[in-house]
Amino acid sequence: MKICMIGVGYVGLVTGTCFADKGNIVCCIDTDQEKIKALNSGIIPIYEPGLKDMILDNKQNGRLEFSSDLRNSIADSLLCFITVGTPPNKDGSADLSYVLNAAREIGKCMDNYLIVVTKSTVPVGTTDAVRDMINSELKARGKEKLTFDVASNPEFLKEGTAVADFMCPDRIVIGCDKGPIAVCMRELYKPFAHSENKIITMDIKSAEITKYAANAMLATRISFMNEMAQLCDKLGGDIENIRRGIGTDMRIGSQFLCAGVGYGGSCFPKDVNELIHTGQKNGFEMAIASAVHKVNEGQKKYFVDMIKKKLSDNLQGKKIAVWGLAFKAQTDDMREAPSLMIIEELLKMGGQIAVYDPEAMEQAKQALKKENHKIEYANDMMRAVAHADVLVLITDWQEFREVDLDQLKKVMRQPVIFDGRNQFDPLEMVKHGFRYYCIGRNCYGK
Ligand SMILES: NC(=O)c1ccc[n+]([C@@H]2O[C@H](COP(=O)([O-])OP(=O)(O)OC[C@H]3O[C@@H](n4cnc5c(N)ncnc54)[C@H](O)[C@@H]3O)[C@@H](O)[C@H]2O)c1
Ligand SMILES: O=c1ccn([C@@H]2O[C@H](COP(=O)(O)OP(=O)(O)O[C@H]3O[C@H](CO)[C@@H](O)[C@H](O)[C@H]3O)[C@@H](O)[C@H]2O)c(=O)[nH]1
Repeated sequence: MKICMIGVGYVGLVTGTCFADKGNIVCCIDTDQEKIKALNSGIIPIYEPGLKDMILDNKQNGRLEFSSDLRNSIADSLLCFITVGTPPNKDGSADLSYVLNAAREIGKCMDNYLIVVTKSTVPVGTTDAVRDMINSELKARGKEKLTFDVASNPEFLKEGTAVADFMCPDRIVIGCDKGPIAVCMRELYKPFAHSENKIITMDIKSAEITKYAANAMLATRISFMNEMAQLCDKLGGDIENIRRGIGTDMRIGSQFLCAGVGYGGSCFPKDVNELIHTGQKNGFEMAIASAVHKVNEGQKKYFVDMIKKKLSDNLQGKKIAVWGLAFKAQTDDMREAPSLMIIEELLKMGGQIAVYDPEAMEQAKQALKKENHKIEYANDMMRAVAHADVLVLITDWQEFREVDLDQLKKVMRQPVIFDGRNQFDPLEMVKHGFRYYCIGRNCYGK
């Protein structure tokens, strides 16, 4: 099939490339000319394992191209996916201006039948608004007879494993209101589905809500475990034991039960907040989503307070090493990364901060722009921690887990670690002579 993707971010780039890899002809459009120029010269704007080779390969085979020319791209496309951002407004609602602008652009330049698919995460009713926007643009051009259809196809990929998630998804959700559209979408997704019942078709509104329900459910599990972790620290349990103890119950399942510094990223925080906002707008309290958000904000503060308490609130003259800046491992994405708030608080306490992340250094420099004169960006993890009085681990990169503990102790001025991701065994750390603090397993003594 011939496909146009509007918006070449994490989702558009991965989706477009994977569609191309299965034999479709894909044109990816973005308003960011620099991005398109970079992609056309083989420079990939994001770090996502496995993506670069796939892009280069499909580009070379003529199945994938990057352009800013929407008119040309949709002229002979059957499907047009909207994959632009839906960032949060100040009141927590999703900013739909990019989605609606994309719809406006489609209406302005389409001249043939098209199936327009919203893949961006959008509040219920947005796909209908996309339809209305295209209709009104067609009307303005006197082309109201031109036919098109809309569908909703929310995306569930995770950053860091985006290609694998897309190539082998748990399920594919398709919201549409016409049989032939469902048939066409099923055909497109057949090579990814591996079994027929992985494709779930439903009405458009349900598909839109399914996306928010999935993210809110996953965020709920994390906040629940973070709350349990705080209880463990108070009463003397070990959250890792609790995790194993409940995760083996098939009804609960073992994933997304890791306590830590709270969830971040471009999705969970914004989507939980959008749900809360949708409730408010409709006179309905989303009590669970509100609690999930509140616990998550509290969790970042809990970690900072732990550091403050253990170090008597004073970091003057101390060197603090920070390992991990991205919101999770295997990505360079700094959007809503817990490290941002934690670093700001550490700076307020007067510490000299040296940071290191395997992939997110450049993005972090942008995100921490105002504080950069106070931050040392180290070239590797051992340089960050050299002569440090404290190490704060925020992102769970594998290379941090694999550090030689004896060497780590040798290079630090004082062997004090605050582990926001429970990456080490507390008993092992004590054996190696560290003062080791973590989340929900501070029962082992220091
Ligand atoms: N990032 C993820 O892991 C993920 C996963 C699932 C769903 N989502 C959802 O997918 C959507 C996109 O997320 P993302 O992280 O890929 O966004 P992103 O910010 O990385 O990329 C969006 C891109 O769209 C471009 N754009 C904006 N308006 C445009 C227009 N009118 N025409 C052409 N290009 C335009 C921007 O320049 C940008 O390159 C969001 O709704 C998000 O919630 C994201
Ligand atoms: O047990 C866990 C699992 C995750 N996290 C944190 O939760 C956040 C989100 O992680 P993850 O879900 O792995 O990354 P995302 O790339 O944000 O993916 C989520 O958001 C996407 C955008 O909507 C969805 O498509 C995915 O299905 C959904 O998992 C990160 O800060 C993680 O560190 C935890 O604290 N504990």
